[in-house]
Amino acid sequence: MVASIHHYIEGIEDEQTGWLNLPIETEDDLLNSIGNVANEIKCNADILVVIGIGGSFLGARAIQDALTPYFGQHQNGVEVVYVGQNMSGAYIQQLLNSLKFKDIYVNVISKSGTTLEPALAFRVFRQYMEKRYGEQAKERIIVTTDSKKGLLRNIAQNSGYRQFVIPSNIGGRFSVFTPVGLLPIAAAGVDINHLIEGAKKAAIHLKEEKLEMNEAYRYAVIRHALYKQGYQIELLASFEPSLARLHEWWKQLFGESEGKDKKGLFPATVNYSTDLHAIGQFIQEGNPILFETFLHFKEIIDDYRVPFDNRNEDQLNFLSNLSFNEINATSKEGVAFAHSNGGVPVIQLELQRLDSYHLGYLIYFFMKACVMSAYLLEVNPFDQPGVEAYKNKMLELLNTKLATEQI
Ligand SMILES: O=P(O)(O)OC[C@H]1O[C@](O)(CO)[C@@H](O)[C@@H]1O
Repeated sequence: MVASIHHYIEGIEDEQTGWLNLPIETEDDLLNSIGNVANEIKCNADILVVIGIGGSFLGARAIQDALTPYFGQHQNGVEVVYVGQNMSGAYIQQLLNSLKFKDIYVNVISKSGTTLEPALAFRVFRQYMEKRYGEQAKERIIVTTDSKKGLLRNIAQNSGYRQFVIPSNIGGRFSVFTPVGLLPIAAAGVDINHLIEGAKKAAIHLKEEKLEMNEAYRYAVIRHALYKQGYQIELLASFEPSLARLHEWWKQLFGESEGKDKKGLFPATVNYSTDLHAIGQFIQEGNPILFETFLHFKEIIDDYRVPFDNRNEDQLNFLSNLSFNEINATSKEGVAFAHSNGGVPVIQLELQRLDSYHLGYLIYFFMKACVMSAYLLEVNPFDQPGVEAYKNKMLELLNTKLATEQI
């Protein structure tokens, strides 16, 4: 089964599989031109405002959060803020307020060019930029959209905005290695060359047909077997808070790719140890509907040693030879043991270091695994008909509301 799906995936000259060889085929010219625009932004702006939703923002946000400092910004980057992922008037108003004394660039990202949330945000920011920068506004607005069609593409061409393209054969949730993800994270200070190097390594490794040699397929097969045994939820669990947004990206990838025809594992996520003190009880002893996938990076760039304290009033001196990361890693072992002993199946994904190379590898790994997993379920990984249902209903309601108000 896996072998025949493998040949199918590798062989389809499909409109949706452009991402498969993208890291291998990405040319230095593209990376350089993204790097040049990112440098221009760093020189001329305090903040890059990124407009996009779903696959047009989650990957960039995930990588930015994972690889830039918890506090303050990366020494090689500008502050990157996001808008167009919700319809909160408070969010957009407060963001505009916060920009008053800052110089900004805008990167609007939408494959279709018609998604309501980013389209509305771009309407606001386009006017804002024109008011603030006049003729210069068009130098500060960068559009990332489909290479062949769409409203946003027309707007960019009519107004003379610079454009980066999303290849037509790459869907939103598979687009993080295109300029969709690369421009925002390059501006944030992330090394995009290493990210693509990692993804390229994965693209080569994970071309292997044999299950024993292909970690992505093994992960897909194991989660599929658990689904077949009746498990309904996969809980992705990490031990570094900076990975919370990566979880969001993973949720969209698996949720939109697999959740159709009344099938699919529900993708949920937890961040440990925080969530052990909130949802840990349920996981250990509640309704046995879930299994866990632990995501662990062995090396985290910064660490802090527990200080020795002569008073030892808190009785923690027994830990004073350890660092926080060492304690965190031990807690991972403890949780994995306790949960699997309690009957919760645990899959472990382990990577050497939390850096752009390994993150590139991991993201590609998840994409390849997801496609194998969806085909094992016999669903099409590349469409999302259910999302269209919500969009259509919302537009219908908005039109009815306006018509009623006009009477
Ligand atoms: O890039 P676009 O076309 O604005 O789409 C944004 C997101 O909206 C969806 O189409 C539906 O949620 C996602 O698949 C996509 O990532």
